[in-house]
Amino acid sequence: MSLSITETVGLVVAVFLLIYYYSVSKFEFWQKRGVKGPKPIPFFGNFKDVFLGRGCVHECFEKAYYDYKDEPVIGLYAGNNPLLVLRDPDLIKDVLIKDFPKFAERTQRPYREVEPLSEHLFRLEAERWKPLRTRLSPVFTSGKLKEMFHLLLECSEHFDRYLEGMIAKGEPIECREISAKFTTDVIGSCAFGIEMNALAAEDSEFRKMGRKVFQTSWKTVIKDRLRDYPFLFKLFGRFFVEMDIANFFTRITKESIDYRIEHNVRRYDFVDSLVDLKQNPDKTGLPEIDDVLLTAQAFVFFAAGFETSSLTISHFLYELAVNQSIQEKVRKEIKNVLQKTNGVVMYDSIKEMKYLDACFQETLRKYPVLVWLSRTALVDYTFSGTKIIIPRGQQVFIPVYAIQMDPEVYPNPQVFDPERFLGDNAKNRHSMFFLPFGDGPRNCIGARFAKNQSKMAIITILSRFKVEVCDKTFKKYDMDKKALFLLQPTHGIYVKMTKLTE
Ligand code: HEM
Repeated sequence: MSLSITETVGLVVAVFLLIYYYSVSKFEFWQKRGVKGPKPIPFFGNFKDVFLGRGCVHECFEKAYYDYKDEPVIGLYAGNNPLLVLRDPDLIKDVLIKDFPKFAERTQRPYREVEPLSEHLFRLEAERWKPLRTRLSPVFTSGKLKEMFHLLLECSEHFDRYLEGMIAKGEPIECREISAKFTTDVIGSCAFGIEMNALAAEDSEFRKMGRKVFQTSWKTVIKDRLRDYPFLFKLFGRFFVEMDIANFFTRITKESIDYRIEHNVRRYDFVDSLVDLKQNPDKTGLPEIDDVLLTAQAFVFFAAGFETSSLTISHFLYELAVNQSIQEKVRKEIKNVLQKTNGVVMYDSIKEMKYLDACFQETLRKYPVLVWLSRTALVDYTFSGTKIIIPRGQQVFIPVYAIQMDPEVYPNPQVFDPERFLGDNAKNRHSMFFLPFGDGPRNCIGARFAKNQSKMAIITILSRFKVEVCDKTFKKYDMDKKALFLLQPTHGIYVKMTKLTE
């Protein structure tokens, strides 16, 4: 039976109207709850530029943040899906810390049948996250960091020699690549007990995989968008997943665990924690532990362990190249502290470098690697001091980049000024105005480790080399709009490095 033209047109119009009404069906959600926000448009909500590939999620949050300065929270719609942006620091604190059990999950759940490595700490639902986090937290206590410090020192010696070779070529240095090689080696040696040789080899397998994990493309954009629609993601997600990454990590993790068990090797590091989980599943409180779950943890520790720190080191080097007087001040502090230990960096030396710490914090203020944080309400929730009630399942977002670049919180936010983190300047600020590692029980598990490895890279470089801008240094930072929540530029971060003359 074929349809007449009139019937066909009628059907098309009916389908269009149906989709249209669906797309606007929840547009009164925030108004009914007394939450203000920008007017959404059919099909796109408030994220038209994101859907059309012209903007990124964090820009939408930022616009709402500045347009609704007097509101504690702002209601937005992604398509027809209502989501809430938190602005008031006290409410942010309630969500991240005080009422954490009611917000113990992020927004995207893992689907192992589509993405085998997605059941990791970052994505796991509260039930499996809690026992796993408890078992993996001891990997980076300060005692453990002290024990593994000699490994960090060893990597920094390799890094120093590698830099010397690079500098001898007389070409501009691409900070992202050199620091990613360093952090790949550090995480390999400290957490996995294996030499990844990213610095030694021209293109080690780990470095190749690392680069692939964070490469953005239209494929990754579509995958990220699909995740918001679990039904579609389960159907089509598999076409956008890089299976060679999953296969690589599955092989590496299995080999590492099997080797330790077979040879009875213990290094008290991350892989040992995985071995413990595998050998004592009944003690974990988890319903089931298998190799896929263990591999996912290895994957997130590797991925989060190298890229976030290498971006931070690169941003830090760029700011030091632009701000020569700050670079001199950091170098002077490094020299003064290391004088006491004959030039050798000790675990406690890093703690003594207060100005270096202020510069590190200012780097993460200006360049928070995760530009927003997310949580999902696990129960119906009333925000303290308001009449705003959100239902169970509501997604809430914390616009970290917008907060940390707000001139009312940080005057002249584009200026790199480490003094913001010294003395009373820092003490008098609300703690929720600085969230580069998140906060509360679900904050960054590797924060201490990240601080150590990033600072060690800077100490290694500044002790022997001068960093300056060059012709290839970017003039304007161009944020990669395809990245979902990571602050990464579309370009390299080039500087000139020369050997210091005593
Ligand atoms: C400068 C470097 C780093 C930055 C800026 C950073 C930032 C963050 C942020 C903002 C979060 C989310 C926190 C929240 O939602 O409250 C996070 C979570 C996480 N980070 Fe990091 N991170 C860094 C380095 C590392 C390292 C070195 C590791 C591991 C070796 C790591 C592993 C993780 C994991 C596993 C989570 C999920 C934690 C959970 O849900 O329990 N990160 N990180």
